[in-house]
Amino acid sequence: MSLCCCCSAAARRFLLPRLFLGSRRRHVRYSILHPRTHTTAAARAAPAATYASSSSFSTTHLSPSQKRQVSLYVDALLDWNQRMNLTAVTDEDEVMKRHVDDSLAVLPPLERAYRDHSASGGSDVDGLRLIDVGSGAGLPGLIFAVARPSWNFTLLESMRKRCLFLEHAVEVMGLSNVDVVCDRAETVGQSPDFREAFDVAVARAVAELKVLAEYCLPLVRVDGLFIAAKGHNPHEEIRSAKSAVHKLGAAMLELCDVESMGPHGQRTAVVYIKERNTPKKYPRHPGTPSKMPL
Ligand SMILES: C[S@@+](CC[C@H](N)C(=O)[O-])C[C@H]1O[C@@H](n2cnc3c(N)ncnc32)[C@H](O)[C@@H]1O
Repeated sequence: MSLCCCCSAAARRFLLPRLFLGSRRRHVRYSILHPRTHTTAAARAAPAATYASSSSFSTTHLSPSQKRQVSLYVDALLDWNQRMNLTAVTDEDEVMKRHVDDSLAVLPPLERAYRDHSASGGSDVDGLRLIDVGSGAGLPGLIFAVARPSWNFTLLESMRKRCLFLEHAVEVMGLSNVDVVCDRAETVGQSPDFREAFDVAVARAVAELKVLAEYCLPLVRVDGLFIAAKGHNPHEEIRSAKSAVHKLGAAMLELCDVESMGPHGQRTAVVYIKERNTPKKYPRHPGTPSKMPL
């Protein structure tokens, strides 16, 4: 992935020296792809050095009551998974590693990007409205909801059976900051109640980026973020999604390595910022984004 000339200069001056600092930071690498997208006052004021300031996040950072909520989630997931297909992972430790910690690892880049580019005043993340598109068994949204009780979460899932599980999990975990919406992204994206109503849309393991962009970006407010959890090498997907993302009113902000290893290696988070309202014709009818990607 190449950097433009101003990014290269900034990276040389600010970013690269910091990659060799203390051990907590050593594993976090960022590529600055699109400095032009620094549209908010906070973003314009943010020095390039902020890109090296995230840290790791996993279940070990949760409070005892949050750990208890996660444990209730894992119990419910493994129980319901015997009757319906929620996950291929059936071992408790593997669920913790491959689902729970893998979800939590996306929080530091999300919060840092949000503070730097989307939050009013540059730091306020309380009350953040996040939608998890194609939530499945609640990943990552339900796990985020445990870790960030002051945020408001919408879990969007089109399969009725999975929505029943989500509603059950929300109840047994005692979460009061989560709504479950059983519908398709293409439908809610055209509804006034949901359109451009969220600060952040996230998606994990749902579709390729150009399809996901049409699901997620209509739901995000201007200056909000769309963050896709991806595998170790999303570069081709990113290239192929560029024109779709532009048509939908957004631009790529950055590609972050997250502190979790997927089955094929390093995980990444691809971060987009919404620059303009999405044209009314998007999202198209249910099924069209995946059959005829932009
Ligand atoms: C492979 S699962 C991944 C679930 C979860 N995000 C995870 O990381 O484990 C993809 C989920 O997205 C849902 N989905 C796919 N297309 C959708 C759409 N257009 N609107 C809402 N949900 C969708 C599917 O029903 C499925 O539950």
